[in-house]
Amino acid sequence: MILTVTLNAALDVTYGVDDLRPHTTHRVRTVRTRAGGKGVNVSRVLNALGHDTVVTGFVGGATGQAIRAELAEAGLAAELTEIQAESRRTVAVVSAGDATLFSEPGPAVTEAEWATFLARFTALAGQADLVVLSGSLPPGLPAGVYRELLDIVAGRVPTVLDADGEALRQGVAGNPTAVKPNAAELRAVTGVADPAAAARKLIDGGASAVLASGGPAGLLAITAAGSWRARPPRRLAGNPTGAGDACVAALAAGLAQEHSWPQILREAVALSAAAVLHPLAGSFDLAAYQGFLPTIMVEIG
Ligand SMILES: O=P(O)(O)OC[C@H]1O[C@](O)(CO)[C@@H](O)[C@H]1O
Repeated sequence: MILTVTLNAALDVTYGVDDLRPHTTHRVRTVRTRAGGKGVNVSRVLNALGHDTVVTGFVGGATGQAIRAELAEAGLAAELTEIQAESRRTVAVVSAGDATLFSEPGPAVTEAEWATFLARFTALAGQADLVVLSGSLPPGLPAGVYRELLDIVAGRVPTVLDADGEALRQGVAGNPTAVKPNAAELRAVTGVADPAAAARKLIDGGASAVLASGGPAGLLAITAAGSWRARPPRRLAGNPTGAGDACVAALAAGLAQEHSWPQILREAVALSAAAVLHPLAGSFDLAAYQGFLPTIMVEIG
């Protein structure tokens, strides 16, 4: 079972508009609502690929109920901790083949709620074959919480961390098997502009491998066994929200199945590209994924 942690779960609203122009009124053409947050999206993709997966994290209020209901409707197993404050929403506005994301900060989590979650996480992590920690932290939780969760897993099973800023910096010291920052996050957390040099800093800090995503520039894997690079099949128009989560899903699935790094990179690039072609974060175009897979070239780099 692959356990995904979404500490700041959301109800993701996706608006389709003709043309996004700041400071003007927009008539929304399509509205889609589903449970989100990065770990939820990772589980949704894993589930679609046929992997056994469980979502954990916090939900609260009416928005939390809507998140629970949609997860159940989607057939995703969830072990969620109820909190007093209201879960957040995000709004992705999709127009002209790209997306603009508005992400609410999320609900405050109290110390008592964190303690309840920790007990649940410890039990779930004991049954998991791999643990994914993904997304922003809700207000009230210190930046060291991913490190705390990684210390509970203590290297018993592979772990994947997708975070940014201080949560990533501190999380790396918990020795995750892999981290997946994008190029901007990597630069911000290390202060180093070159992605390969910045990734090596995270390895020196405790991560075993770094997958650095650069959007159209492709994906770079820096590991103890070597470094590889793969590019997307072509420039793709669609909804890139959630493409990073599809990449994390491929990384988690590949590690769980002990695939080689070049194979993981190929799957991650194909799955992220196929996710851009699907209108909703957390889903991907299966036919496009199968079509892209044999075309992705992996270079040593
Ligand atoms: O936790 P955050 O970093 O704020 O990201 C959450 C958001 O990102 C997405 O997961 C896309 O990656 C959305 O579904 C949305 O919920």
